[in-house]
Amino acid sequence: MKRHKSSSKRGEDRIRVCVRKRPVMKREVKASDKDIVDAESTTTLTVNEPKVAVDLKPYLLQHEFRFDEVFDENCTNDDVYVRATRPLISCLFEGGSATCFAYGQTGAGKTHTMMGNKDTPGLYLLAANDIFSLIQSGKYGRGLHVWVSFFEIYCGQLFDLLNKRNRLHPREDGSHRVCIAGLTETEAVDSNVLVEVLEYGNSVRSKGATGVNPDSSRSHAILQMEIRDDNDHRNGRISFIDLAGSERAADVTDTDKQTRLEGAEINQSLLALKECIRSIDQDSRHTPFRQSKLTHILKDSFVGNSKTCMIANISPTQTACENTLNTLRYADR
Ligand SMILES: Nc1ncnc2c1ncn2[C@@H]1O[C@H](COP(=O)(O)OP(=O)(O)OP(=O)(O)O)[C@@H](O)[C@H]1O
Repeated sequence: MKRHKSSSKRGEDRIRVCVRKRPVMKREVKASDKDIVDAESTTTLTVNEPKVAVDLKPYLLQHEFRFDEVFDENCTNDDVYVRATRPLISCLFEGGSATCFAYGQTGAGKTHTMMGNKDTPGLYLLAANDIFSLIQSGKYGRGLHVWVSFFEIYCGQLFDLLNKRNRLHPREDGSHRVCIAGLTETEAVDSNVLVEVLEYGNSVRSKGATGVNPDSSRSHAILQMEIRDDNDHRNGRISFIDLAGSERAADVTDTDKQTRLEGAEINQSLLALKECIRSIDQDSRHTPFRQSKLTHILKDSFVGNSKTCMIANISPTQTACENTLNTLRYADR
C-alpha cells in the first residue's frame, strides 16, 4: 500500500486542504463503472487501483491519503461549507483575505460544490448568507456593505463576467497591490442580488467544446465578495475560484492549436498555484506569484492576514482512476 500524508504544522492555520468525493452517477452505474474510492474517515481515503500482475492475475494497488478534511459521497454542500469554508469567514471581517479553491477534473463536482443548484446552494451562497447575517447582527460594527465582482481567466487573459466579457487588465499600484482596472463591482444587499449576479455571470462564462464533455470548463472563474464600510474603505475580501478542469493541463499535446494553447495556460497556472501554496505552507520568504496570471491577481489573497482552503473534487469511478490519483497527488502537501 502506498501512503501519502498531507498535513504541515507550519502552514496548517493558513491553508487547509480538503477532498470531496462525489457520488457515482446513474449513467456510471448503468455502464458498470465501479466505485474505487473509500472515504474511510473524515481525514483519510483510499483509492483501490485495479492492476494486472506479470502472471496476468488481477490485483488492487491501494493508495492511502490523509488530508485536513475528507468528505464522502453522502456529504452535502452544507457539510462542506461548515467544515471547510465557514472557518474562513471571520477573517474577512478582521481586515483579512480568504480564498477558497475548487480543484479537480471535469465532472468531479467543482461547480456543484461552488454554485450548487436551487435545492442545494453551493459555497458562494452559503458564505454570502453567513456574511449577510453577521453584518445584520452588528457583531463587527455598523454600516458594512458587500461588493461583488465576477470574472474569469481564459488563456491568460481576464474577462469581466458582469460586463459582456470585457477584457480586463490587472495592474500593480505604488504599494504593489494588484488592482484590476475597469472591473465591474455590484453591491449585493442580500442573497437574491448575489443569485442574479451568479446567474448572469455563468451565462456568459466561456465554455469550450471538447470530446469528453461539451460543457467542460476551460477557464478559471473568480467570484469576489468584498466587505466595505460607509466610506468605501475595504475591510476584507473572500475569493472563490472554480478552477478549470485539471485534466485539461494534459492538452498541451492536442492536435488543435487552440486546445493546445488552453492546455498550456491551464497547466502553467495550476503548477504556479501549487508552488505558491507550497511556499506559503513552508513559510518560505519568496512566493512565486508572478508565474501565472491566476496567482498574480490573487497575490493579496495569500499574504498578510490570509486564510486559504483548497477543495479537491474527485470522481469515484474506475474510469477516472488516473485523474483521481493525479488530483490527490496535486492536493497532497
Ligand atoms: N456531491 C454531489 N452530489 C450530487 N451530484 C453531484 C455532486 N458532485 C457533482 N455532482 C453532479 O455531477 C455532475 C458533474 O459535476 P460538476 O458540473 O459540478 O463538475 P465540474 O467539476 O464542475 O465539471 P466542469 O469542470 O466540466 O465544470 C453534475 O451533474 C453535478 O450535479
